[in-house]
Amino acid sequence: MAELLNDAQIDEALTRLTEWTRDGDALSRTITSSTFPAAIALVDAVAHEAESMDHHPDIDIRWRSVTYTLSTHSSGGITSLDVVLAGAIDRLAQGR
Ligand SMILES: C[C@H](O)[C@H](O)[C@H]1CNC2=NC(N)=NC(=O)C2=N1
Repeated sequence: MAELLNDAQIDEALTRLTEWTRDGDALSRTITSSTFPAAIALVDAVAHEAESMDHHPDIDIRWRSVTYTLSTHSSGGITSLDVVLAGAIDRLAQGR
């Protein structure tokens, strides 16, 4: 099981993940795309990345704004898996 990060480690990660906020046991970011299909295309790209990591975000889709919420359920909080997935989502969002 992945190890939980402590508060200092999470704060340090957030200095690099500037679009993300901590909400208790999770990291979250809302990404607004130009159109609904573009938002769904990003969700699809994130789905493939998540599947390859075997680490899956909670996803809330509201028209063209999508909130990604990352937490390691099996560990009960934020782990390095969430930090890595957040960085991957940032990279996927950048190219579109
Ligand atoms: C069996 C499988 O590895 C687990 O169910 C994985 C799948 N994806 C997961 N995703 C997230 N975010 N947290 C988990 O604990 C988790 N567990």
